[in-house]
Amino acid sequence: MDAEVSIPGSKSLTNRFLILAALADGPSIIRRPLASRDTALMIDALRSLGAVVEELPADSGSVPDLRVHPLAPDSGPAPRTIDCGLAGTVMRFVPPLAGLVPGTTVFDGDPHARRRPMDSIITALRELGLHLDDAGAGSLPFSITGGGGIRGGRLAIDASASSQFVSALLLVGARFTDGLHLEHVGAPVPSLDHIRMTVEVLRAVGVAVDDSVPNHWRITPGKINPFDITVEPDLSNAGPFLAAAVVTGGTVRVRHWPGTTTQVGDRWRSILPLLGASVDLDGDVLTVSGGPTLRGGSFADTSELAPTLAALCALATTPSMLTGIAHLRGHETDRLAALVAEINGLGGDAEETADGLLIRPAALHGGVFHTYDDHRMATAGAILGLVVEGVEVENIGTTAKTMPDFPGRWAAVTGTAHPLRQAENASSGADGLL
Ligand SMILES: O=C(O)C1=C[C@@H](OP(=O)(O)O)[C@@H](O)[C@H](O)C1
Ligand SMILES: C=C(OP(=O)(O)O)C(=O)O
Repeated sequence: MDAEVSIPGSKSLTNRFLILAALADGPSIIRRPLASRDTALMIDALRSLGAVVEELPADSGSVPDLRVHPLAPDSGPAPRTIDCGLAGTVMRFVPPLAGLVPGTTVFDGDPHARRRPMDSIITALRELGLHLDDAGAGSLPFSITGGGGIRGGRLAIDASASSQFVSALLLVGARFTDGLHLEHVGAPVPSLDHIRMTVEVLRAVGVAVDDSVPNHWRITPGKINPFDITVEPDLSNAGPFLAAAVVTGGTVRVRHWPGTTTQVGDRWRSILPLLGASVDLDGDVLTVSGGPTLRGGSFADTSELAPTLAALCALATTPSMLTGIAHLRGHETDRLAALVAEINGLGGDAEETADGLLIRPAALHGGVFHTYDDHRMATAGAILGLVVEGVEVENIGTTAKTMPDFPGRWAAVTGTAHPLRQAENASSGADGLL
């Protein structure tokens, strides 16, 4: 394998920019946005709250840039219903916005979305004075009735289940009359890189954020400047392609790798050499080549990189320990249980620990890799299938949550036949299996 891959825009950046554009003081432009299920759900949500999102003309085959006109004071008609799908960024970031808009907004999502942690944001919105009806469940579905303004001020929450509770409140805090002084109280907040990303994008649009005291964030009330910004490629989604080089001993290049970034996916540059791969960033081109052996290692706080990393560790010749990821039990699926079940289902040796995974070397064999509607489980299965004969990934289409046409990109990079075309040719009814 010697391939170059173009990685679509970052989900986390695209959805933050969409929220901020909806709150800004004038129209904003978002260039090279991600166009995937999670960003489409975000756009639909903002449209139903009264923002106007226009696609600008684009060359055929390119993703259109977006012009966003902020929420109008008269907002979209209420009551309105917002589908969160399985998108954490939609179910956590949009409810505080709905609280700023007059009328009632109902939130719901995919069946598993009803099991993702929401209690901290529900409690916080009530403490901010909003009427929120969740039938006592502390999760989706719920309705919020906004009165057109939120006073804000001091607020304490427990964000140990998801960093997105903090990001959600910080993103709108400048629009609260008294701003926001948010404090986290509880076990450590996970995915701190994502909070750093929130703070950085807020500063980029003129919002004053004081994060000098750990677990405290102060947002000065004020305007959010309109902006014109280009979205970085999604470095977490670059992971499976880089992993393809690592497991096959080949080479993969990714263009437009940012020199500085808050994306957790930039950590591939330090993680992959520990596994025995070589990594080189030359200008904005990242090149990863697999080494002669794939070693395991100990990795802390890898957040959304963990499923990809677990697939690599399942192929390693020495044991691996992944720590600081207990909160993955509340992601698209219980990722710790799912990874253990699926790696072991192929003959692997993985076990759950209190806050992560222990993966020992084992010879893997073929079988169906179940994906539980989780895009990162699907890409983990695809990595294993590159070197283990007879692995079938169930519902590869679930990758559309954050990546358009993963099967086509994977086929192009790995030099394998396009899986869906293969299925068509064989008329085997294997639709959706990779
Ligand atoms: O704010 C964000 O964009 C995200 C934060 C993280 O959530 P958690 O803190 O729940 O892990 C991450 O896992 C998710 O993929 C995206
Ligand atoms: C945890 C993830 O997503 P979400 O934004 O839905 O929380 C993820 O993409 O790995």
